[in-house]
Amino acid sequence: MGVENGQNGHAAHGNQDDGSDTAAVNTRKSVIGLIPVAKDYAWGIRGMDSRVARYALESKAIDEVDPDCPYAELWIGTHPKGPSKLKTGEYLRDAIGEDLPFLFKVLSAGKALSIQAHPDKENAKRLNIEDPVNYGDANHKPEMAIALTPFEAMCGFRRLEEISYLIKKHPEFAACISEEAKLAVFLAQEPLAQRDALQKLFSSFMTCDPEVSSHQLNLLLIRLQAEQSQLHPHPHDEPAWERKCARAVLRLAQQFHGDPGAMAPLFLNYLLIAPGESFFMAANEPHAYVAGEIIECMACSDNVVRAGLTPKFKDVDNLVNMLTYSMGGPSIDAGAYMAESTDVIRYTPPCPEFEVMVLTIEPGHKLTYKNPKIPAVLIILEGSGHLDGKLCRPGRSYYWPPDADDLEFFVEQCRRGPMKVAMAHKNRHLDRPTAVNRDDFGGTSSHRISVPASPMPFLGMGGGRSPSSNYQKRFARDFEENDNAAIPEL
Ligand SMILES: O=P(O)(O)OC[C@H]1O[C@@H](O)[C@@H](O)[C@@H](O)[C@@H]1O
Repeated sequence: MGVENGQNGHAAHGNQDDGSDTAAVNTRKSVIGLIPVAKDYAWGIRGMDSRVARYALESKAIDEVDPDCPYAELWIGTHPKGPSKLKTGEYLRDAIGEDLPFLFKVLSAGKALSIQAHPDKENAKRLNIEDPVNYGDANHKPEMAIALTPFEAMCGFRRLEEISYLIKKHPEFAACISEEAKLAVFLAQEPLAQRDALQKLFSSFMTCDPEVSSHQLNLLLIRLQAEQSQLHPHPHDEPAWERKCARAVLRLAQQFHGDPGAMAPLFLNYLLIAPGESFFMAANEPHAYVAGEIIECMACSDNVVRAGLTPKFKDVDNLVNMLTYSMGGPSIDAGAYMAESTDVIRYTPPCPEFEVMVLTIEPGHKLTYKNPKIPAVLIILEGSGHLDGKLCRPGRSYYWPPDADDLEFFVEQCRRGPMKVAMAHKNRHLDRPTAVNRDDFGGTSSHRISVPASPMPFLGMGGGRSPSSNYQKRFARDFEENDNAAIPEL
């Protein structure tokens, strides 16, 4: 049994506000305040608009927020490029005695991240030997994202039928792909032939003569802009997903002038993930996050193989060679309630290194969470309350030693909203994942298209469901009509 909850509970201990161990004032062994590491990358959100900046300030990872700095990632873990420290001054790694198998992050994306994939273990070892400067880790990096705001992301290849349709629809895109690759795409029927065709297409697009691709990108942008501004209005019956796709190309091109990677929405699924929903990116699957804020957990590695939409190091050859070329987006997973309590949702990926729990403590409620007896880290996502008597605020993070006591959360009745806490530790439910590994054809597609398509079985398990379900419909209108629609948070 992991949790006990109840109403009108009382904080068991004194109200310290320093995030430090409570040993001095009571005999309970509790969490220890933790100082994460903040990273600024070009795609981050600037200044206090960035959750990463706000959390970093609260957790003392930074002393002040620079309004011009793009705060992108907050790292909680033992990775050597961003090792967390405890408030006692000790490194987290030294306190645990070994590395955590996972890295826990918060991401604030104001513009698109690179078109990328993370290597599997075999590729990671090879890349680390061949190019240790750009690939510092010999470990794989499967990752799971949980949206804190509506989150836009390109994940996985579109189905070949869709790509073939988009090649015919956009001659400028077609001009960046070799005749041989196009023929393969148009003719492929069987799964293996489809994968082969997809590899040909991706490789051909990525290695297209830059003069040709930037000229074609310009032509495409001129045409799409004219259609947007109604000079050449699109047909009335043009499906919403096609308009969304065109808008995404225009937006990416604005962010990365002259980069043909802006055409990525024509071959990658473009998804909108609702707050509280998650998706799992297995190794060797292409993706590019576009905008929004997430928590992310991954195996402890920082290896990214990139091909475009980035000022960072690109490695097209390795990316082309390592992808699985399976098709369809990842399944979207709403997590699963822990059997004991609806106050705790677990997000469990199909990899042993990590899982994430999101706890919600309503005003006037308390929640006791049993120590999982393995090293765990926590971050307060929103709301204020008490953790073993310590006052908690959004952004504070903690290490929970395996030999500490159970944790007692309490939120006073007078608070206006619940306190939400995210916790990561090694995967204890590997046999019952809520997220699925997309290891074959049959993932979901970002939409249904009106061209003949093969059946698209949905591989969801646990709380998984198709991205075309409820929330997609709920948010689609805002998303369509106003890219800057007010963003509800988790
Ligand atoms: O290489 P860039 O574009 O900065 O993106 C790097 C980031 O990509 C995301 O998909 C995640 O994997 C993050 O953990 C990673 O740090």
